[in-house]
Amino acid sequence: MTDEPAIVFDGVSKHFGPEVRALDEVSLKVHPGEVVVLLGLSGSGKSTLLRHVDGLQRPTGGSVTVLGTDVGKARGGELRRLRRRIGFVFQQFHLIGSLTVLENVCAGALGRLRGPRLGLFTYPKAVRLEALGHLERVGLLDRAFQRADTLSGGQQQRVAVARALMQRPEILLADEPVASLDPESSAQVMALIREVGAEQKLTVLCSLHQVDLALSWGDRVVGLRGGQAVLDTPVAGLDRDAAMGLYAKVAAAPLPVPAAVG
Ligand SMILES: Nc1ncnc2c1ncn2[C@@H]1O[C@H](COP(=O)(O)OP(=O)(O)OP(=O)(O)O)[C@@H](O)[C@H]1O
Repeated sequence: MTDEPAIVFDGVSKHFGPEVRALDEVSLKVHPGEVVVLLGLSGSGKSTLLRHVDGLQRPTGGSVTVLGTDVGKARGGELRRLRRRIGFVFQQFHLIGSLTVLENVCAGALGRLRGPRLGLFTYPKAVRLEALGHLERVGLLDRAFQRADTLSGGQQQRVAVARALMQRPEILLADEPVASLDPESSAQVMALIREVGAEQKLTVLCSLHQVDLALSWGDRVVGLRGGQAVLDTPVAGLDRDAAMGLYAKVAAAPLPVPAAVG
C-alpha cells in the first residue's frame, strides 16, 4: 500500500431537499489495496456514498477526492477519465440479458474504445481474448457463448465482475453485490471480489447488509447510521455485537468512535 489514499471523503454531506440528509459530514480515507465494507440499515446512506466516488452524485458540502481528482468539481473529459478507472458492480448485475456472456464482458472495454460496438466481432480480437481470460478467471469460460439471461444470479454477478475487470480499474465499487443471491452464491461472489481485488491490487469499497460476510471478507468496516459514519474499524478485532448494533432500529449504546481520519 502507498501512503496516498485512493479515496478521501472530507466532511461530505449530501442533502436531498430540506428533509433528507443522506450523508452527514462523512470523513473517510481508503488506501490503495484496502477492502472496505460499508454496513448500515436500509436508507443509512451506503449507496449515496458509493455514488459520490464516481461522481454519479455530487456533495452538497465537503469534498470527495478520488485518485487525486476532486470529484465534485470534475466535469466532462476529466470525469470520464476518472470513471474509466473505477469499476462498479450492482445488486441487479445490469447485464444485457439478450447478449452473450462474452459480449457483456467485452462491453466493459467500451470506455477505452472509440465508437459503439454492435456484435461480438466488432470488438478487436485482443479485447475478445482479454474478456475470455476474465471469464476463465471467474470460472465461466464454458458459458461464454450463452445468453446472459440463462445464467443463475450468482453466475450473472460473476460475469458482472468480469465486465468490471475489463475496465482495468484501480477501484472496484460494489453496491450490495450479493443482496439477491443465496448464501452459497454470496460467499462465492464475495470470495471472487476479494481474490481479484488482491490479484489486481484494487481498492475495494463494497456495501453489504450481512455482518458475517463483512467480517469474513473485509479488511475494515465503516458503519453508517442516518448518513453519519458511526463506526470505522479494522475487521480484525471487531466485535460482532458492535457491528450488529448498526442494525438496531434505535441506537442502543454508543458505537465505537470512528477511527481518526489519517
Ligand atoms: N435521489 C434521491 N432523492 C431523494 N432522496 C434520496 C435520493 N437518493 C437517496 N435518497 C435518500 O437518502 C437516504 C440514503 O439512501 P441510500 O440509498 O444511500 O441508502 P442505503 O443505505 O444505500 O439503502 P439501501 O440499503 O436500502 O440500499 C435515504 O433516506 C434515501 O431515501
